[in-house]
Amino acid sequence: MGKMLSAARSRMYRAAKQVDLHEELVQRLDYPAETLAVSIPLRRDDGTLMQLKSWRCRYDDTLGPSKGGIRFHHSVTEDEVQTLAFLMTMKCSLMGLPFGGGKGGICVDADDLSLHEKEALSRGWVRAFARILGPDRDVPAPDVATGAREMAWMADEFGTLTGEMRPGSFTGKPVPLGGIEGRTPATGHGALIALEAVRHKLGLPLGPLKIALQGFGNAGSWFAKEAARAGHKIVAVSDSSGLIRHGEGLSTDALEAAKQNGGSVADAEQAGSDTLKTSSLIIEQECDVLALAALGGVIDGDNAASLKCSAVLEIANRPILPDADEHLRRAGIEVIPDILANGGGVTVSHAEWVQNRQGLDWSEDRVADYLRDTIENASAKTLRVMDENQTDMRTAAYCAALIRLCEAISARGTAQDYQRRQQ
Ligand SMILES: NC(=O)C1=CN([C@@H]2O[C@H](COP(=O)(O)OP(=O)(O)OC[C@H]3O[C@@H](n4cnc5c(N)ncnc54)[C@H](O)[C@@H]3O)[C@@H](O)[C@H]2O)C=CC1
Ligand SMILES: O=C(O)CCC(=O)C(=O)O
Repeated sequence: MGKMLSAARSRMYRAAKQVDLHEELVQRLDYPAETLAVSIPLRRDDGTLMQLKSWRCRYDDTLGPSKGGIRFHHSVTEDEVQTLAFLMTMKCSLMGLPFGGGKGGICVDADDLSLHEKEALSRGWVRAFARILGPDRDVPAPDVATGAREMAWMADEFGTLTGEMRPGSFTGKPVPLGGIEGRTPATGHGALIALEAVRHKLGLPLGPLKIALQGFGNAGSWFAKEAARAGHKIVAVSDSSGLIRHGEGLSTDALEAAKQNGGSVADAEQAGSDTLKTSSLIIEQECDVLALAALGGVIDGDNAASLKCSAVLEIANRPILPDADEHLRRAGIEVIPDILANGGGVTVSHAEWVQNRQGLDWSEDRVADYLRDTIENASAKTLRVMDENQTDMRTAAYCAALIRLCEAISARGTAQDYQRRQQ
């Protein structure tokens, strides 16, 4: 087993002990149910051929078809895909959705691909993995460097291959192709709902919060817009190329304009702001809330001591590694964990999947209500377990997710239980 998955599982076992779950039930979640690895050929625009490593992991499907995004990034490994699929299993359970956990990825530098190459790769990925996909089996969605455009190509390719147009095979599609209003902003919006729902537990000041944000892609930019609209101040933002700060709050319009011009957030034009070249310094900015919305593994045991915030909001998946947990606990920095903070994306994906199966469109208001209710319920459940067990928020979120999963695992029964019952 890879190191990342092993580290992620340590948090699951910590939680299982806390609520005294039977070890045999939790053991069912030790390894992924299925991981397919495929080498995908890509003919580039200049005529050269590339072979790209890619994976899809269906970690667990006890609660329903496996669900989770696909990322295109040069750092993707099998261990990471399995770890992210494990997190999806916990997240879907905590959110109360009828889904198991899955994840996919291609090890590729997405910035280096032309539009035509991206389309060829998206379609190639579907041809390689079609045998394990489908609305009742495994349902992909967007993740890092993929979005509605990639989902459109993928859903189209899957329909052509299977001879059936089943829009519920992928979520995060464009609205004219069966997508749902509100999926693109859902992760960022859900993160703000989670923050508001638990903020009284974090020792934060009343009123507007000072927020430093890492990552200004899909999840980060929508979070920033929603947070600014709610009156909070985005005092620093970084992306992979730079960092920009303003004590009174950055203009999200200026940040967006800089990104749309193909630049970095650090190119945003706002009087009174200053910039830093080293984007990793974002974690050292003084703020109430440090929101992490880029990649995994940003905070570890070595740099945890440099944080100058009261709380961390994990919009990205696994931005804090387990070896940082104890440092943050001792420093009194509470973490709103990824499986709660970024659950808005998969929640609205669920609404899209239901809409596709019903053949009836959901209104924007209905989607917004469903998102708010789901995140608030998951937050309330987490806070309840936190109080009952006097534990931290991440462990409480894992406990709540595991209780639901283990009830289902137990209800389904295992071969051994069956044999015992026969005797
Ligand atoms: N898109 C979605 O619906 C969901 C995304 N997430 C998670 O949120 C995170 C971000 O995903 P997306 O916004 O979709 O990806 P994206 O590709 O739209 O944006 C990623 C952002 O991270 C920035 N970035 C990359 N390396 C960086 C670095 N070293 N320092 C600062 N910024 C850096 C990029 O410049 C970009 O702004 C990922 O961890 C993803 O798994 C979680 C749930 C759902
Ligand atoms: O929308 C989805 O199905 C999954 C989103 C995702 O990959 C995530 O929550 O990490």
